[in-house]
Amino acid sequence: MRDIPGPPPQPDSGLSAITAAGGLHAYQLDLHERYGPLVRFQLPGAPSAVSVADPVLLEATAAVNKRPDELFAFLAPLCEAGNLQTLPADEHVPFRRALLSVLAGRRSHETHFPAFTALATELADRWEAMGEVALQQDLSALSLRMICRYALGGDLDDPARVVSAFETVLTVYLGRLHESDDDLRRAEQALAHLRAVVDGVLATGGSDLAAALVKADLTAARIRDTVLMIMLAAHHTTGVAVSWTLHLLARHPEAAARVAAELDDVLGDRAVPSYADLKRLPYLEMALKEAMRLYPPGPYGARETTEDLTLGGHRIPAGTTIFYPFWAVHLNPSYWPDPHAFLPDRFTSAASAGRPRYAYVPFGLGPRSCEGASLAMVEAELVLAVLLKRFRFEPVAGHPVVPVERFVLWAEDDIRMRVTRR
Ligand code: HEM
Repeated sequence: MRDIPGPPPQPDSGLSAITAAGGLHAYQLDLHERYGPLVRFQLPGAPSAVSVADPVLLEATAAVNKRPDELFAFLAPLCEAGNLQTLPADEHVPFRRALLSVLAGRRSHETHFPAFTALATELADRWEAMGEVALQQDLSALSLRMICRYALGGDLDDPARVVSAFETVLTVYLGRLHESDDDLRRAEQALAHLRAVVDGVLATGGSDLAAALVKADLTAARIRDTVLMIMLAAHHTTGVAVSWTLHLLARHPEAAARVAAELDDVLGDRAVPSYADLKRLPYLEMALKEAMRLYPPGPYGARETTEDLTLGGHRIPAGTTIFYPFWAVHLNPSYWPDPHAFLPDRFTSAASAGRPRYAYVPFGLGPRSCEGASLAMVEAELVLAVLLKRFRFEPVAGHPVVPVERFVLWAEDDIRMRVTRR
């Protein structure tokens, strides 16, 4: 490890260097610019870490099937049957297979499409009456409603209570915002409510996802944990992906005009797309992909080597944390000329030919990559199509949009837009 380039170790585990750089992303960009594509560095919570920003080197790590326990310990309170993010490989493989059998299935996407469309239309109706909107807040809530519908089935007694209980659990447990024992008790009650709802769904076989998990023979507690983890993994990510796309389109009128023209061409007078229409909206899809390149909702990943690995001619011992700076990978100028420019045409087949597979990793890579990737694309494209068919978006003047790394890549004080019918 000592032969790998990197900054000299600091007594505070590298914390002050990250703060001084202005956050982990800025620190990663600087490290890779100074020391190259493979960097040894100090990551709080990891005794020994390297960061990999080159797609060819990433490929050499793609088979590693373990996440470091300590870095993901913050998710443990959501799980009764072991932290799902850090399951050992032998338990994870069948678990992933069960998830993919539903989440990646075209039939399942098509079945839920009408319900997703109704929820997106409901939001568009509300926005039309408002005029000025906060994208992240409303689009994350929409994604949460969609994933509740998907993971829990359609007939919840009180969906609003589920959404609010989930938000309480997130802020208090994951945001660590409990200022008092009362807060903590409230979060525990909310979590108990969510677990009871999932049990109710399981008892009536109320969702495809729950049925697939039962079929895979997982324990009741593991199934409950999984449904909750899916709800967590699915909603802020998809909500911010749509928000950043709208943000970028509003600042690039020619690209927005091309999306609008494509929607008019494919949908004609219809306000919403059918499932089959999504395939006929390639420019919309490229705009979404380009937005996730510039603002990847999940900007980082991590693995832990379980045996020695050779990377770029260096020996990486077992037990090393491999840090994935997905965001910095997306800005690597060797593969993305003029990396900060918003250019959806980077994703035409001609422009993509010859680019290494892992130059673009918004959903991660390998056996721990996102199982919800294809569902997320369907949801995000649908929501964008509904909103961009109906509205023109203009940034609210005097409202800066500042990206912050807070579990997902978020805009600090949301993204405010004026929406008008086009
Ligand atoms: C635009 C939306 C989304 C983005 C950008 C995103 C991104 C990611 C990323 C970067 C990871 C970590 C991958 C790695 O470590 O290599 C991940 C993991 C995961 N995501 Fe997503 N995700 C999105 C939506 C979803 C949705 C809709 C679902 C489920 C319905 C989902 C379920 C999961 C799960 C279960 C994991 C853990 C994977 C595992 O450990 O096996 N995600 N996601």
